[in-house]
Parts: sequence; structure tokens; C-alpha cells
Amino acid sequence: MIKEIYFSGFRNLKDKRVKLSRGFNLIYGQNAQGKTSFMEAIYFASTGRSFRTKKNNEMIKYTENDAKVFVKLENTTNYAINLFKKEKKYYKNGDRIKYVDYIGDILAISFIPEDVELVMGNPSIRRGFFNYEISQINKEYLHLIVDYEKILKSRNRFLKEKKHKNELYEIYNEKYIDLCSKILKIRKEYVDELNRYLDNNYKTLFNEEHSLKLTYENFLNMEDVYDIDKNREKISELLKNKEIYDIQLGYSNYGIHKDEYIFNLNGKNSRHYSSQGEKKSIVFILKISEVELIEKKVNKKPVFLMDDIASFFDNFRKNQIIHYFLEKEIQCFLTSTEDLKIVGKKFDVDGGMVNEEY
Ligand SMILES: Nc1ncnc2c1ncn2[C@@H]1O[C@H](COP(=O)(O)OP(=O)(O)OP(=O)(O)O)[C@@H](O)[C@H]1O
Repeated sequence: MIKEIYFSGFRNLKDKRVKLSRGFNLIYGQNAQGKTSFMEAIYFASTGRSFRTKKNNEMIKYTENDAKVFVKLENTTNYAINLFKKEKKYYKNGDRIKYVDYIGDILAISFIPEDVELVMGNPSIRRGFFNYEISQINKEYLHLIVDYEKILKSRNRFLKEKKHKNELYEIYNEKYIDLCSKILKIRKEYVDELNRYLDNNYKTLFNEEHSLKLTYENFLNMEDVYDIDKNREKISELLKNKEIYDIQLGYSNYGIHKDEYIFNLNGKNSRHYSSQGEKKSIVFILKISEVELIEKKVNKKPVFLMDDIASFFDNFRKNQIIHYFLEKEIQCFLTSTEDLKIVGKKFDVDGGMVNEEY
């Protein structure tokens, strides 16, 4: 639970220290006042990332050279980030730490209108999303992905330069196979775990006659990828059989960077068949299912941040969602241009000023 936040030089927000509620936090105000920026500051301080940009300078106030965010947890541990145009410095209780050691302490799940791209967009969006979400609770996976990206780049360079007979290429290839084998297993187990929650949550919150399932379609086309040694064998075989394609095209055509995750609503791929409302509902269910998965796996309650709730859902769905959070006792942050009547703390954001109301 995040007890308070301090921000300075962040977007259009006026520098301020703010105390947060352990339950609901409604961030209320007219358009373009700074509601999303306030929520973004909380998410950024929690995870070291933004949910709307990858560029540091977009988060730094136009007139400043750097921004700072600082959060204090209920157990008094504090985390801070000093954000510069080309660098981020992470701190825990005043000591400088690395990003990989920063993430995972405070777990946060965000839900913003653009997230519907998770269903509608191309596979790389889903891969990027699940990479990050799995990394939040599994540091080993984070390291595997970082290594994989490096090895993939080198392997591609060798292929492009037709150096596939080179001894070093063989070493990269072995590592490549090993990383793929391990990543496949972790991805599959994560999807299995998520599926324990998805369908039930969709039925309970939105429509009891619908069924929701996430499928993991990996580049090996194999359902059972739980055995790393078996994966290794299958991948070696596949790469050998298809080596000619890799050499001809000059890059790696087979690997976990080609995997796909598919949301199926009533057995149909939602990317092609679901309505806009259903797509939003699927993403929301995905996010709350992750909250439950995290709680079970690491025994921590993530904070939940939801942008623009009023424009997203009709009244029935809005009420269902609010009840859900109340029941689960999750710390959540909702932005809205409507003054929702909910029990918790209200922040009125006006011209970048965050005012606490009781
Ligand atoms: N780096 C920055 N420095 C200063 N102002 C910025 C920066 N980035 C964005 N802004 C401005 O901050 C204002 C608030 O943006 P924000 O997205 O937080 O508004 P909002 O209250 O969530 O609005 P809406 O309800 O329309 O989504 C906007 O006018 C935006 O142009």
C-alpha cells in the first residue's frame, strides 16, 4: 500500500506531497487538468515506467531539466526516481539501486483506454505486455528476456553476414535454443495460471453466459512445453530443418519473438470478432485477473490504476467494477471527469494543482 507520494517537475503538475487512501482514490477534474499525469506519477514511482510513454522527456515538465517522484509505503520503505532526459536514477531508502532491483517491490496494474490495443493490436504489443507482466513477478524471466534480446541481435547479425559456419555462431545458437526453451515454459505456465481467473471473472462481473480463454500459440506449435529438455530438442530440430530460411533471409524466423497470445471470447478470436465494448471488458478482466494471480503467487496486493473510468464503461459495468474493488480491498486510483459517489479519498485536480478533498 502506497501511503504518500511526492512529485516535482512532473508533466503539468505543481510540485506537491500528497497522502493517499488505502482504499479508493478518486482523481477528479475537468479535461486536461492533470488527472492522468497524477496517476502516471504514482505508476511511474511504483514501477519505473510510464503507462503512456517510453520517452523520458515527455514526463519532464516543459520548463524543467529533470523530474522527481518519491513514494512511501505503509511499512515506511521509500522509493524514489530522479528522471533526466537521458537517464533514470532509482533509489530505495535513499540508496541508489539498479532498475532490475527496483521493479517488483511495488506491484502496480494500470488500465487506460489505449489498452484495448492489447486485443486489437499486433502480436508484438501482446508479447511486450506479457513480458513486462511476467517480469514483475519473476526476475528470472526478466533476465532471460534481456539475454534473449541480446543473443537474437547477435544471431541475426551473423546470419545477415552469412557467418553461420563461424564457431561463435554455434555458441550463440546453443544459448538461443536454451533461452527459448526456458521462456516457452514460463510463458505457458503464466497463461495457464491466468486462465484460472479469466473466465470466472468475466462471468461474474460482466456476462455469465460468455466464456473467456487466453491461448498461447508458440512458434513450436506445441501445447506441451513444460519440459525444458524436450523443448531444447524440438527447437534444435526445427532450427536445423529451417536453417536455409534463416540464412537466405538473414535473420531468425523461428523463436519466442514470433509467439502469439490470443483472447478467445466464446471460442472466437476477439481481435477479429469481439465488439468494442467486449474488447474493453476483456482487457479489464485481464488486468484484474493479474491482480489476483499476483496476490496468489507473491502474496502481495498490487495497486490498481484506472484512467477515465466513466467514459469506458456503462453504469452497470461501472458499478460492478467499483463493487469488485471494495470487496477485494485493493488500493486503487480512478480518474474521472464525473464526481463518482464512492467511499474513499477524493482529489480535485485543477490546472496541475492536486487538491485533497475529504
Ligand atoms: N511534459 C509536460 N509538461 C507540461 N505539461 C504537460 C506535459 N505533458 C503534458 N502536459 C499537459 O498537461 C495537461 C494535463 O494532461 P493530462 O493528460 O494529465 O490531463 P487529464 O486531466 O488527464 O485530461 P483528460 O481528462 O482530457 O484526459 C495537458 O494540457 C497536457 O498538454
